[in-house]
Amino acid sequence: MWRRVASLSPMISSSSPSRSLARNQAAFGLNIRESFATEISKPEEGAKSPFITFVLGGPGSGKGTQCEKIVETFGLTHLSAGDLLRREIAMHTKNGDMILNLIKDGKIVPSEVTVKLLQKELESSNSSKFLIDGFPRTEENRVAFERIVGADPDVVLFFDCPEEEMVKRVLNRNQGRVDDNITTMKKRLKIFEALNRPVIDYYKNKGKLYTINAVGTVDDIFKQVLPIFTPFEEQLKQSRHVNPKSPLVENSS
Ligand SMILES: Nc1ncnc2c1ncn2[C@@H]1O[C@H](COP(=O)(O)OP(=O)(O)O)[C@@H](O)[C@H]1O
Ligand SMILES: O=c1ccn([C@@H]2O[C@H](COP(=O)(O)OP(=O)(O)O)[C@@H](O)[C@H]2O)c(=O)[nH]1
Ligand SMILES: [Mg+2]
Repeated sequence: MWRRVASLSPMISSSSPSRSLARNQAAFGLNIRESFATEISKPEEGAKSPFITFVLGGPGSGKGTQCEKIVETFGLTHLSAGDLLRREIAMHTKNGDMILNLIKDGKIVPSEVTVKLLQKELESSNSSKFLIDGFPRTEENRVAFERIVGADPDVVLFFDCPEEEMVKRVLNRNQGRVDDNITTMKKRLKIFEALNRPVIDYYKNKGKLYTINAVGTVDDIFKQVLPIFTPFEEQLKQSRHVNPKSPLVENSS
C-alpha cells in the first residue's frame, strides 16, 4: 500500500518547498525516515514512489474511453476525478450539493475538495500505478496536488480534439450526466481553454506532455497511446497489480 506517512508528522506539515520535498521523500520511504523516525510510522518495506499518469483533454475528448483501454493493457488503477465528485453527489455528502451546482454550471470544484478525494483513493489503494483522469483542471489544482499529495506525474497525456467533435460526442454520450447539454458544454469549453491550457503548457515545458490526436477510432487513438508507456515498461512490470493479460508481464515459461 502506498501511503503518505508524513501526514502523521506535524513537524513536516508546512507547504514550503523544502518541507514538501521532505514530505515527498517520507511518503516513499526515503531518507527522511531517519530524521523523523519517532514521528513517522514505519512505511511498508520497499515503499516506492507511485507511477502517476495525469490524463488531460477537453470534455468529450475521449479520456475515460482511453483510460479503460490503458487499464486493460497496463493494469494501472483508474481514478477519475469527475467520477469521485459524482460519487459525493450520489452519496449526499456534505459537499454533495456544492459539487452538483458547480458541475451543472461547468465550473471547477475547489482544489482542496478534489485533491482530498484523490488523496484518499491513492492512500487506500494497494496499487502503485495510477491513471488520474480529468485532473488537474487548473494551475491551482496542480499546485494543490503537489502540496497535499506531494507527488509529481511521470506521464501527462493530452487528448487533443477539435471542439466540434467534442460537442458531438458529449451530446451523444447518453450517460444521464447533468453537464451533458449544450449550455453547460459551451461553458466547459471556455473553462477548458482558459484554465486547463496553462496546465497543459506547464507539462509541455517540463517535457512530460504526450499529445495525442484524439480524432479517429478508439483503437487508432489507442495505437498512439501504447508506445508512450514503452519506456516505463520496467517500472510498470514491477507493480503488484498488473493485469495478467498485460503484454508487460514477463512470460514465466
Ligand atoms: N474515438 C472516438 N470516436 C467517437 N466517439 C468516441 C471516441 N472516444 C470516445 N467516444 C465517445 O465520446 C463520448 C465521450 O467520451 P469520454 O471517454 O467520456 O470522454 P471524456 O472522458 O474525455 O469526456 C462517449 O460517449 C464515448 O463513447
Ligand atoms: O478535477 C476535476 C474534475 C472534474 N471537475 C468537475 O466535474 C466535471 C466533469 O468532469 P469529468 O472529468 O467527469 O468530465 P469529462 O471531461 O470526462 O467530460 C467538470 O466539468 C467539473 O465541473 C472538477 O471540478 N475538477
Ligand atoms: Mg471523462
